[in-house]
Amino acid sequence: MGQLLSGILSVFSGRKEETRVLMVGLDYAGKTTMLYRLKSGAVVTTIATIGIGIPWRDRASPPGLTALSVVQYGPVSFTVWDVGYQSQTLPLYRHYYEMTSAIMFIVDSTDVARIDEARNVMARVCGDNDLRDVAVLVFANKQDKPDALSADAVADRLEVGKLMQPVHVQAASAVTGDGLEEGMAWLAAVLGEKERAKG
Ligand SMILES: Nc1nc2c(ncn2[C@@H]2O[C@H](COP(=O)(O)OP(=O)(O)OP(=O)(O)O)[C@@H](O)[C@H]2O)c(=O)[nH]1
Ligand SMILES: [Mg+2]
Repeated sequence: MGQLLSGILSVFSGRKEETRVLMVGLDYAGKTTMLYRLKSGAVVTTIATIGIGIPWRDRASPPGLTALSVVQYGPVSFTVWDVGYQSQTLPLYRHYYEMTSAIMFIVDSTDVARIDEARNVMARVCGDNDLRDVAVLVFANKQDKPDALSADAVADRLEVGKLMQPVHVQAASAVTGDGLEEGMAWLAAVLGEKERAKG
């Protein structure tokens, strides 16, 4: 527990603003695999892995929080929340929306049978007024598999054009690491742009 707390303090101290990223996607999409790959792959460097079920401010963590981890990409430090997906806990996601700067939506590009369900979850999350100013990075994951839909096809099926947020659909594989750097670069650029616009 002491270690856990010092981990939290080392991450939050000396930082004016935290870049919070909420990782969303259906079960089996590859969220946790992606988080580990982002943390340990050559593309990005981990500062700290904090743990499970951390309270955010004075709130208790809603059920389904699986992992929280800090990922450094260039000058940008992302605190990525990997929340488990269960349709009945979808309304609880809003507990994470406060101060969230980006949504990372992970899609299993081979799971054509559930892509409409994925679209509905994304539309519901991104339709929340608290998230109207976030950036949305979609990883069309599992591109290493031969039956994967292309990123363009995933973008089509998810109807990303209907979202009000800036969105980028990135072909990726959490297993090979392909596409991760490109996706994070897009996110860092968009968030950097927003910072500059704020002054
Ligand atoms: N081939 C391939 N398999 C992947 C990829 N990403 C994830 N997987 C596999 O897909 C399965 C599910 O991955 P998880 O990372 O556990 O999925 P999740 O989104 O965290 O699922 P929940 O925690 O249930 O919400 C695992 O067997 C992974 O190894 C990928 O890019 N390519
Ligand atoms: Mg998981």
